[in-house]
Amino acid sequence: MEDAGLRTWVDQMGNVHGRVEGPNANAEALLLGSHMDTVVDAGKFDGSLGIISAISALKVMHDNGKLQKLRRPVEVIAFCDEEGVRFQSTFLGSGAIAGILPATTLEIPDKRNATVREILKESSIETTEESFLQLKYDPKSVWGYVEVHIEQGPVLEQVGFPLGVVKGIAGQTRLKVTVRGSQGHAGTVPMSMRQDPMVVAAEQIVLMESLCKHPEEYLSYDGRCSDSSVKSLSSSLVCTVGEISTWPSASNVILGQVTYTMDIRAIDDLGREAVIYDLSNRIYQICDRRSVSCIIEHKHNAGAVICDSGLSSQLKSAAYSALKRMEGDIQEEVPTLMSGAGHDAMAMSHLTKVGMLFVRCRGGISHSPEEHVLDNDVWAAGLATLSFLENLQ
Ligand SMILES: NC(=O)N[C@H](N)C(=O)O
Ligand SMILES: [Mn+2]
Ligand SMILES: [Mn+2]
Repeated sequence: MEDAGLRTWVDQMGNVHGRVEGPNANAEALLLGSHMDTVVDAGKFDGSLGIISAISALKVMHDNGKLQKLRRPVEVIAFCDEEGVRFQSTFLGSGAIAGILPATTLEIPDKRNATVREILKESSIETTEESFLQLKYDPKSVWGYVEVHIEQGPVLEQVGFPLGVVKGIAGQTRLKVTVRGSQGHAGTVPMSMRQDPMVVAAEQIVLMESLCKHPEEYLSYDGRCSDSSVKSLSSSLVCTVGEISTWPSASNVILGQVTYTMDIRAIDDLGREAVIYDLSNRIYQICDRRSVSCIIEHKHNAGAVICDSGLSSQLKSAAYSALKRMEGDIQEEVPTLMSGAGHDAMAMSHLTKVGMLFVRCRGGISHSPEEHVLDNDVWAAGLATLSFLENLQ
């Protein structure tokens, strides 16, 4: 960032900022960025590509003298925690900037009961509730937020296009389900007398899969969801159990407790809420029938986001000019697509208008070491960011 001529600082949540005021320091700023954190066993493009694209475009402008001609201040933010894997939270960095997180966020514990505040302190960042709340940007000081990110899906590769403009981002809910049964000896308790939470969790997870594959067969609509919601739900609804933990985890002991996560997403918020309502009821019914106890905690909820049409059309033109600079004239229309993955833009949409540019990734694979982006597509992402900045209103 400093190499690109930006003023840099690290804030009280560990977000890394680089900013250039330009000649109109009082104008509303354009924010660019993405997240520095990754999931476990991740690829190297998820998040980081957006940060590098922004910095490299500004470095080009620094080197060719255009940086000081920008119409408005431009700030790159590398967000500290978007995935939310460690604290089952998500958007900790962008949420603090957008002002959508309570100060109690600092007390959220990780699996080892170390809180956000303690982890920040380990990185010599002393954060208080007051300094945390002061991270919120004034909406009047921000013009918009743009994020470049790998698609993490197969569409751009299928249509043979390196870049795409994001129409909107699916809403998401993260649940934590805890099932408590009767712990016992694996060798002595007859099957008919068991209250085994592992078997209950297994039945609930299989039910979740079939409900999410065929919601129309399960959801008893009370008129809250129109037919179109059901159709859009079926095409976009995805549910994942990504984590499961057991106690006491010994091979000759009938478990006392099983805890698992549920990640539920859909383009239609009403439909997603209807799924969660219906699925929760069915989970409780299974527990009642099997005489075990069940707790469902809502750990995270983010509504679907529609990207700003003005930013999207500027990103579309920027993608065109990038590809023209690389390949000469192009005939096809720059694709627009929905995002099933969540992004910092969801949090930033509470602060300002947002736009996103997707970059093709091999096989649509992400959240895996197999994640890969062609060099030319990385180049296209940087050129598109540069073109967006050169034509900044
Ligand atoms: N908050 C999130 O949604 N994080 C990731 N980007 C995800 O899609 O899971
Ligand atoms: Mn991710
Ligand atoms: Mn990401």
